[in-house]
Amino acid sequence: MAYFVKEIFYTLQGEGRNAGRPAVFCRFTGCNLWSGREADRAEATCTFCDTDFVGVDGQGGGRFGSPDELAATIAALWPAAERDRRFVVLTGGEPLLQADGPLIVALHAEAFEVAVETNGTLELPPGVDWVCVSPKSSTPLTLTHGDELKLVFPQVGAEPARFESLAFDHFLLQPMDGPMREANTAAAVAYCLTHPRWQLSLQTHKLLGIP
Ligand SMILES: C[S@@+](CC[C@H](N)C(=O)[O-])C[C@H]1O[C@@H](n2cnc3c(N)ncnc32)[C@H](O)[C@@H]1O
Ligand SMILES: Nc1nc2[nH]cc(C(=O)O)c2c(=O)[nH]1
Ligand code: SF4
Ligand SMILES: [Mg+2]
Repeated sequence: MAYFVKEIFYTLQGEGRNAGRPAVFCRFTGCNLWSGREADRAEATCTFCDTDFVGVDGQGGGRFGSPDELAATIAALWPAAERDRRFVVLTGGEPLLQADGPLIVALHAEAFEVAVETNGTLELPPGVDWVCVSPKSSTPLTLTHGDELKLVFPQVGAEPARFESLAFDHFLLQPMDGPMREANTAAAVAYCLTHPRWQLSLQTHKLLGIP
C-alpha cells in the first residue's frame, strides 16, 4: 500500500522514557480524532493537539509507494553506515491509520528498532518494539498494554487513576502545552509527587529548540 507522510526528520526523542535518544521521526498524515483544521478543533475528540499533520508538504514528506521505499528514505537519514541501535519513531497524526506489518518488516530489515506514538484507539501491527499510548479524554482504548502510557495532563475524562491498572511498564504525565502550560506543569509535578507510580515527561525538544 502507499503511505502518506507529512515529514521525516532526524532529532532526539524529546518525550517519555526514551527522551534524549537519537531517532528518525516519521510523521504520517491524518488522524482519527481531529481533522487537523483549526475550524474543527473545538468540536474534535482531541482538542489540544500541538502538531500540523495535514498534507505531505513537510521536510522529507511525500507519498511513498511501498514499505521498502519508505524504509529506505528513513534509513538515509541515519548517520552514514551506522547500523547499531538505529531508532525510528512512527508518529503523526495517528500512525496506526497507516503503519502496517510490511512497513515494520522493512524497517527491521534496515536495522531499526521501531517505536510508535499512538492515541491507542487502533490495532497495532505485529513487531513494534516500543509502544507509547497517549489516551485522549474519554475515548475508549483499544491498546491496553504496552511499554509506556504517556498521559497529557490534565484532561477532563482522562484522570490518571483510570489507567493505573493497565499493563504498561511506565506511567508518565506530560503537561499539556498551550496557554496553561506553566500551571499544567506545576499540577503534573504535584501529581507525580503525591502519586509516585507516575513520572514527569517534559517535551524536552521544545525546551531545546530542536524539532
Ligand atoms: C501529536 S501526537 C501524535 C501521535 C498520536 N496521535 C498520539 O496522540 O499519541 C504525539 C504526542 O504529542 C502529545 N501531545 C499532543 N499535543 C500536546 C500538547 N498540547 N501538550 C503536550 N503533549 C501533546 C500526544 O499526546 C502524543 O503523546
Ligand atoms: N523531538 C521530538 N520528540 C517527539 N516525541 C514525540 C513527538 C511527536 O510529535 O510525536 C516528538 C516530536 O515532534 N519531536
Ligand atoms: S490524537 Fe494525536 S495527532 Fe490526533 S489530534 Fe490528538 S494529539 Fe494530535
Ligand atoms: Mg510533537
